[in-house]
Amino acid sequence: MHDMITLRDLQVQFFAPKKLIRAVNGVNLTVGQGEVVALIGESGSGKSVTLRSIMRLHSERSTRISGGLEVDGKDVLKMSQRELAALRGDTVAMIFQEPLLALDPVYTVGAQIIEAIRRHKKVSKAEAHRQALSLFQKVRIPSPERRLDAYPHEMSGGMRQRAMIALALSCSPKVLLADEPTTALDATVQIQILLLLRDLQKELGLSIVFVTHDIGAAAEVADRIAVMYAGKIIEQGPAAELLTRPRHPYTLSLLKSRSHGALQKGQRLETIGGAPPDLSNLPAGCAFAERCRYAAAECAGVQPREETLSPGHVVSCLRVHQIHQINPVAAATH
Ligand SMILES: Nc1ncnc2c1ncn2[C@@H]1O[C@H](COP(=O)(O)OP(=O)(O)OP(=O)(O)O)[C@@H](O)[C@H]1O
Repeated sequence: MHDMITLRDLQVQFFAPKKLIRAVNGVNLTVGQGEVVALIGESGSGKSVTLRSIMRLHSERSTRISGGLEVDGKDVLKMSQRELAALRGDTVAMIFQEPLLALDPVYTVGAQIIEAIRRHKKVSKAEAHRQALSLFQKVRIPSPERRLDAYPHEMSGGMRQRAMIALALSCSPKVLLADEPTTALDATVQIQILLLLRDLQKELGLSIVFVTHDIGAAAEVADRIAVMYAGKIIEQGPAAELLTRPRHPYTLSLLKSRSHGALQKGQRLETIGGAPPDLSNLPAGCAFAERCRYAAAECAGVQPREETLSPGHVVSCLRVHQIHQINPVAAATH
């Protein structure tokens, strides 16, 4: 299995009037072939900005990106506009929370998928239609032939999300990026879409990175979970390990509302007292220190480094070993 995505000390900064917004501050993440990784964390922690960086979707004029960013072994930061178009068209596809933003209201969904297929592959209209039908079957849209002729507004939220996934798959991508793909849907539809993503990953060998606020969603489909805070991944690890043996105080707080072992589907992150730091004026030390009940004097002045605790389980916390002693795992889930 080789890595499909490699982010090394990724930094993304936005130029705003009289300030620099440090939205992503040294993210290290690899996503293997066929792997599903969930990015979780509070609003504003840099999840979407990280995801969009992978396709270099930020405006070149108002954004500075640095560090290492490779997709399928190619350096995305060095790509020409032409290479970027190929990356976005052939290798990586993205789906959003709101399919209506991706689907054109004046064309039927079938026409849009057929057009996308023909843009990527030199096939006849009849062949593109056949492939569009097959994609609709793949994303389990009932009566697919009839639904190809529907306009986006004629579909339910769940069906529209499936149609957008079909559109994303029309270029046979290797990587699927999903920005809160189920947040706007009701609970039962959310689970169906997540299971669909999991099945598509298995069937097509896709690598998937998805952003969510929902720990239940992460637990449902992710192989690995990365927790973001103030533009950094403060803890990442295999999903089962991170959910049962979280080690960073922020992850502990996020999981605190979880009941004994069993994770509630659709459960949202608990609110943590205080507010995240101002991204244009980040503290010298740990960005979570102000809100952390375990913080010591050193935390305010020293940036924690990433430490690998077990294979794939990486944490950035100066006090991780002390916390482990005073707060055994069980305390995290009660
Ligand atoms: N184009 C931009 N210009 C300036 N600031 C931006 C821009 N895009 C994002 N930001 C800021 O970067 C920070 C991180 O935003 P991001 O959307 O990644 O957060 P998030 O973790 O995905 O949150 P949410 O869960 O609410 O989507 C926020 O403070 C946001 O306001």
